[in-house]
Amino acid sequence: TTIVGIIYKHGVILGADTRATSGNIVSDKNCEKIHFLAKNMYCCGAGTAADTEMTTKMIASQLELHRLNTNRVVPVPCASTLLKQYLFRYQGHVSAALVLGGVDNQGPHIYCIYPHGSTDKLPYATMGSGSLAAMSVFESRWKPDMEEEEGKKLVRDAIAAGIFNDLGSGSNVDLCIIRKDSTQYLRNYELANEKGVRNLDYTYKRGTTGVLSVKKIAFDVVEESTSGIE
Ligand SMILES: C#CCCCC(=O)N[C@@H](Cc1ccccc1)C(=O)N[C@@H](CC(C)C)B(O)O
Repeated sequence: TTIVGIIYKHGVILGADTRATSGNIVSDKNCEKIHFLAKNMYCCGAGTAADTEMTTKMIASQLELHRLNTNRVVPVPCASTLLKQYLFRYQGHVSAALVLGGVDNQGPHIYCIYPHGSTDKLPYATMGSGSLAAMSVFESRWKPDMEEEEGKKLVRDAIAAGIFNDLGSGSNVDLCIIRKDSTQYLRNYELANEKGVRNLDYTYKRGTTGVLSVKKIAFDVVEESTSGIE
């Protein structure tokens, strides 16, 4: 997996590839790794698919209950706290490596949350097996206060670095743009590895392989008695 998040001029942009693996097998060529937590925050997940899916769904539920009880926009640090305390409680056995991103009354936030429960609050972050490829893009090109188009291109290029250089990542690019007043989840923003179309006929024409001659091989057919066989 390659998952990323950046802070830009108007909010945050999250990105993810869409490959799920089981050893050397690609078990899902177009899975979703950017999970809804609330209107103002989403969470990318790497690691065990079941753990990232279930953990984010559970915290999304707790955040909705919190929103209903407080009648307030839930702060992004709240989600970070709920996620890290849950993961810490299970001492790393819940293998969810997360990039949490959102916008609240304090502004934009990006958090890295590790399976053991530690967190880093950062202007840009990458996680998963393709995180090094993606981070090479961010370390060389991220700037403060980027415009939306250049932010989307940077996130797309960071995910593409993972897709094309990490075997654990592949297929397509998903994006999610979160601003103060709007959220855009762009599922399959780019189809980066569409299957080729076969245009030719791959069957061999008769006579392709030269046959020198056909020899008749006579068999001495011996009648085998089956009565003796137990
Ligand atoms: C069997 C099995 C694994 C089911 C799918 C599954 O969780 N794959 C994992 C890799 C993994 C993990 C733990 C045990 C085995 C295989 C995977 O593809 N993780 C990606 C993110 C998730 C959300 C799709 B990424 O981090 O590479």
